[in-house]
Amino acid sequence: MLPSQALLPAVLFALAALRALASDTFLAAVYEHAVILPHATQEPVPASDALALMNRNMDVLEGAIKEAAQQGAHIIVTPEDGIYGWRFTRESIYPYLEDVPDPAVNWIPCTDPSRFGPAPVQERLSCMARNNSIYVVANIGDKKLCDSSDPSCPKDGRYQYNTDVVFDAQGKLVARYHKYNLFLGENQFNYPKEPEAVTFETPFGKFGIFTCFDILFYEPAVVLVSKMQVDTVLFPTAWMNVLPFLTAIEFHSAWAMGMGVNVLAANTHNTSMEMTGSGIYAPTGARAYSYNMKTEDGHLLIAELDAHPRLSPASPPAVSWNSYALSVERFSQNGHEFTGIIFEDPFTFTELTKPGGNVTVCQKDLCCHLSYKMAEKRDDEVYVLGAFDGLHVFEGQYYLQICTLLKCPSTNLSTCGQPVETAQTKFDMFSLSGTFGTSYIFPEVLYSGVQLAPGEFEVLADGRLINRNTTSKPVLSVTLFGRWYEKDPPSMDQASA
Ligand SMILES: CC(C)(CO)[C@@H](O)C(=O)NCCC(=O)NCCS
Repeated sequence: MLPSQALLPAVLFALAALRALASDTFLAAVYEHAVILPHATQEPVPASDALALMNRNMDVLEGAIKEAAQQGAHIIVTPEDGIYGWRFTRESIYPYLEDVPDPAVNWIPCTDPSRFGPAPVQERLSCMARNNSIYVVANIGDKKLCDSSDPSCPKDGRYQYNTDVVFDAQGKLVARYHKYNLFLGENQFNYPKEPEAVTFETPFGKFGIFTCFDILFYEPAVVLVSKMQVDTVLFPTAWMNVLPFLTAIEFHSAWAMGMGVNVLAANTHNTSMEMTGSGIYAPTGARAYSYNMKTEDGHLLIAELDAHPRLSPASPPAVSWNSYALSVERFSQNGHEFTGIIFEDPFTFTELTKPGGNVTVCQKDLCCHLSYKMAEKRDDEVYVLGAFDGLHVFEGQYYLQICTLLKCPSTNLSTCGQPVETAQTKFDMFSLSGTFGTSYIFPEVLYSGVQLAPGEFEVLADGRLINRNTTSKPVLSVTLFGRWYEKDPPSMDQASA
């Protein structure tokens, strides 16, 4: 008998076990919360005022947690800054902070509230998790006292961290994560000395966690997926939408697809700051999402996800992102290239003058190929193919390689790249690819009205982003958003921060 035949029963058993694993699902919830903000003040308020404000926010979160639990959700994510808001100084946020211990101490704040000094916020979050038997993910402020024996101790004698916490269904603190990539203006917080890759295991998969601006960088976001092999990412955020590539629903769903993991993204809701867009994203597309610039209320989303999306039969194959684009000759270049600015970056554009065809546009080492067919070529709408290969330097520095098909706001080509929210042209076909130097590519398809296109597009193993059928709605943009982490400037020097 051949050894392979002898192994057959074991192989079949392993496959059956994998299939059993892969069919495991769980119910996830995210809550987009319209944060009740404190009055803007430079002076610290009394601790009792700070707690009262946080309790008003937690009253609202508690309603969402109860509702999610009632509907059977196993875990709920709430937004960054969801309990106290933003626009603080270092001093004025102090009364909102609590000492958050290392989860290794095995602490259930609900049953042992004063073990580490006063912690009313952690106590209440823990009790909400415990009383409703649901994992609760929240974003709070952690304070760590220090003194001159620590040479990097801040002058005011404490570190302050933007912190995610997770309580399990018994109310135990199981994860604590300090935001590593602080956004501009978060001067109330310190950078942690090292990036933390925080994970925890559950009966429904391995989880990782990071916050908001972290999603654009290698540490710890990519490490959690590539090295720690998490199944699902928990993502509290206070995301300010920027069209055409960085609206919350668009980029966060693209990250889930590009990285091949689930992402539970809970955004704050504040339309005057362009903050809206939360979702439950699987690698194959959004399972639920919301984007609402019309009203000021919060919104609960619940959807089912695969516990182990990497093993699921529907999970995307390993993609070689540049293999198609490197294998073809340049399509026609019509010689009418022009430069347009997207979010401060100079793109090379070429207009799609015909109802369909094949077009190439290049910038530096990046050539983008597009095959397309519009359902109808309208006189009153202009689409372009664009390429950008360079360091983005506005509101943070990060190296991008981007290929994009997008609608211009008007027929005047000088407007191309500026934000536009509506379109009328559907596409019978598109196929977009690029000669990327990085394998971190996030595929985005955005429809008119800032809507996602779950199930309507896919990425082939050779790196082409294609539609499945005629798009069900008019197209705003189709984008391969590439991040070339190795070309980023040296990471923010923590000592100087
Ligand atoms: C989309 C982006 C990156 C463009 O510069 C920007 O608009 C954005 O939402 N940044 C992340 C926001 C963040 O970390 N918020 C927490 C403190 S308010």
